[in-house]
Amino acid sequence: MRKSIATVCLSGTLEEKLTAIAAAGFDGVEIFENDLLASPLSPERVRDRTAELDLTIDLFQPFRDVEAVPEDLLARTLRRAEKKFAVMERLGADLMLVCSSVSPAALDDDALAAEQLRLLAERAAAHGIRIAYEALAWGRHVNTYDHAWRIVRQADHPALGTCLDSFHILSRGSGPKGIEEIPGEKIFFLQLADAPLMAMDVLQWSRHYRCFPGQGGLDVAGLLEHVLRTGYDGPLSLEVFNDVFRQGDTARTAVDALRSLIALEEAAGRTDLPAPVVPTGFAFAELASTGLELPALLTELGFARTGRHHSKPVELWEQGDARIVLNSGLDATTGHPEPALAAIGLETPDPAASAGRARALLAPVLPRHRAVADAPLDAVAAPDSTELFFCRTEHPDHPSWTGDFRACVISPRAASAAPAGITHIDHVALTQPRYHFDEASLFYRAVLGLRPHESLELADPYGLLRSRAVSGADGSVRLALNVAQIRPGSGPSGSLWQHIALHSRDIVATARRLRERGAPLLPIPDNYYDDLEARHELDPGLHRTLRELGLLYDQDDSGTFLHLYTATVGRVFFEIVQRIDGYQGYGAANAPVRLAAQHARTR
Ligand SMILES: O=C(O)c1ccc(O)c(O)c1
Ligand SMILES: [Mg+2]
Repeated sequence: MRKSIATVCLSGTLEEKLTAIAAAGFDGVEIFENDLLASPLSPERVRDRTAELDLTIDLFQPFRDVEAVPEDLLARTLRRAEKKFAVMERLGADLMLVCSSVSPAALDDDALAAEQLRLLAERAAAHGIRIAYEALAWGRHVNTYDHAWRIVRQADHPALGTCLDSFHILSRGSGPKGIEEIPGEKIFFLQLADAPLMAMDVLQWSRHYRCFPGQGGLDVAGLLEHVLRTGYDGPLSLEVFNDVFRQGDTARTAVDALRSLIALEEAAGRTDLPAPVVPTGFAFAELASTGLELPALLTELGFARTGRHHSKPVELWEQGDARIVLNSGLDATTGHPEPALAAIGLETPDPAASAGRARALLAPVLPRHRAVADAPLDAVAAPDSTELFFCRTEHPDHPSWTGDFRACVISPRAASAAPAGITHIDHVALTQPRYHFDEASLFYRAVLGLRPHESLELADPYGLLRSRAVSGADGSVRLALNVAQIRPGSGPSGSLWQHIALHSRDIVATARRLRERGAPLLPIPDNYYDDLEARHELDPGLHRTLRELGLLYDQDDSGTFLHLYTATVGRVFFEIVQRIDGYQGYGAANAPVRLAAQHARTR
């Protein structure tokens, strides 16, 4: 289906918006009138520019406060309309959106509304223009789509149809099934927006918090299915008012927007994209590191250096199925100035299919030569620029990245190198760029087929952190996405931290071993343990052990979670976790204590 976007969705001038919309690959635009009013470009120039960019102008909007006005105001409304029809002719736009009136002067009179809209349509038709009438969720008398449709039907003019807007329909909890009663040819336009579920005034919610479909909590795909059953074959058009997108990177937001429509079309069964290939585990985590700190920490954590790349300054460290790649050749090329997470290897049953899916969803594909290994590895850049490699580790049908490492002779440096019970990488926590949190959760859901979990707010001493996990259905791949709301430069580097969580089969034994080795672990304040005792009726022996070893505790409906943290090295720290009886979370309840302890150590 054709895909369009309203200029109001993006940051920048009209010219910048049109350029970004075309570059992302949209077919058309809704010109939001304010963008035109503020532009030095004449309507003719905008028409020519959109044509040059191979975009169509699918809608001009909004025209407000039209219907059901007292007779004495009608002439003024029509005069105003004629002026806008003239602008539309210069733009080459032939569809005008009229949104339901919010004016105190409007009368609660459907027959009058229909009569006046009919008159407006009559005038529009004389210019070759059609009118799409939309119910705003906060319209004075008309605020539901079915009411707007009744008026359109009553007006009965070929140049008058309705515009459906998923936000107005779903935000009010109107059942979208009734859409199927509208003939498809009378739905002149379809605007799509999602929004996070919030209890607030609907106008404020609409004007500040709309987001692209798949980024919020509304069932936009379900609504689209009802619309498509009517035979509607106009464009799918995004109309999102969002405070963050208004200040974001224009080109990038446009790509994010188009990705949301591609995924939405798929969810409504209207395309056959290559299916998502859900990753089945972590092949490795790659850290950029030149100093000795990370090798020392990995040794204390019980990792052994098992391989050296045959031609690059890259080492493989392993413990159980947890693999960490240390790359000391990255600084110059990628600008990682200190120990930082550079890449994640995701285990997938079909790396080429994973890459194909990623390409179809507009993920930035990376050149293959960047790979740690020489075995060809497909990779894409995640929204925070972490590189995601698609791997098939040591499988007979596929070249393995591990084949490029030569086995190291493991030094007999005695006890300190003995394993500490780590079995695999449990999850990786990535810090998202400030204005790209919604983009990130959609990216992981659409590109990798991971399931987003609830969005949480965590208190950091210096501000709030928003956090949302995404995971595969069986929990074998979990990513925690965090974004700091902290004012730049306030807290220490907390807004940049990333971490790798390692699973232990017996975290109490692991913690004891790490303490014996003098590993730099994060100290947890005593107050935390006093509170823990109040909140949970823990076995006194377990409670003592937690306090003694600095372990944190959480529980959910299915099980319990024990975890601890190392000190931070550069941007990176490690967490050791043990999930008991199917615990599904990430210890979010303990995040404020952890964050405060980390800030205390880095100040
Ligand atoms: O917020 C508004 O006023 C507004 C205007 C035009 C629309 O199409 C809409 O959905 C909302
Ligand atoms: Mg709308």
